[in-house]
Amino acid sequence: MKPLIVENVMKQYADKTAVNGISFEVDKGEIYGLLGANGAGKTTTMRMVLGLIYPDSGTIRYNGQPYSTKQLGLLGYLPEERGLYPKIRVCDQIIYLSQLRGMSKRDADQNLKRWLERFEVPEYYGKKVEELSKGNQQKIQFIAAVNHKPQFVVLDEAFSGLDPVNVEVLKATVKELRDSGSSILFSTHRMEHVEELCRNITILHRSNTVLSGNLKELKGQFPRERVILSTRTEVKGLEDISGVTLVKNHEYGYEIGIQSEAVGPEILRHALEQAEVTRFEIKEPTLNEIFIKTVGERNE
Ligand SMILES: Nc1ncnc2c1ncn2[C@@H]1O[C@H](COP(=O)(O)OP(=O)(O)OP(=O)(O)O)[C@@H](O)[C@H]1O
Repeated sequence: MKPLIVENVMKQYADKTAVNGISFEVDKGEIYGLLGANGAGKTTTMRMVLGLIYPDSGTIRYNGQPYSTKQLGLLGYLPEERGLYPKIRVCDQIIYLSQLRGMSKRDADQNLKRWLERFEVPEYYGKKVEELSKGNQQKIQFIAAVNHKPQFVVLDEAFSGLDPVNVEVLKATVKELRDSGSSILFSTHRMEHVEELCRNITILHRSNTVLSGNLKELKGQFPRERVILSTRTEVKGLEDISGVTLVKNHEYGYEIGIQSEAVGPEILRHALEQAEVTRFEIKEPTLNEIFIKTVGERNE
């Protein structure tokens, strides 16, 4: 049995259904992607998983048990709207928050020092949050979510507002959490992060699940409609090949839209007649393309 099981949960606000019967399961040592356009129901789902609000119907089980305050120490949350106290010192608030989740003061202090070392900012220990830059406040917010060693971690837009170097630093720590056995529910609008981190995903649209499952398998269900072609010299007339929908020139060569996979070999033949081919690939769709296709079609 998977440690986190969400089964057919529903949540209504007045006459608005925010989440309409969604289900998914997160394994130990897994980062699960929860995706959807604005207002799709992600935050509501995450708040239910955290026990901050209760589902109107459906169940959520943590190691087979329903939510109770006993689960509090098992849960960690990085909210989208960050919420640290600006005037309070980093050490005071992180230790306090960890204690609220059942950790001893000594352990909380030790863990905090370890995390600050991990992020190479031990000097932040005694600083007020308002003295730190926005990106560095976010590292502290991340520590607040994980310092008490939760088994279930909910990360809402964990990397927003970070520079590329810090995105990599935080991404590496999320992978470490996963490898240490945590079950992580991960929400973002950045599809490339999902591609890198998540094995399974659910895409929500207007409160409902529209796509769910193993990311690799889902990709296999969508047609491959893009060719990457690199050649030593220019290739003319690609756009005239029947079934070619688009030709874009890039630094590395050509990106070619195709109606179906069967057009691929014709493009290769055409290119070989004119030039030496150094790369030819019929690409599987990106998650970004799948997302736009799935959600876009529903909008229509
Ligand atoms: N407290 C509330 N009262 C009334 N309606 C709410 C409340 N919270 C959320 N909703 C509505 O429920 C729906 C789902 O909202 P939710 O915040 O879960 O979406 P989301 O997927 O997290 O969106 P975003 O990507 O913009 O953060 C929206 O239509 C929203 O307006």
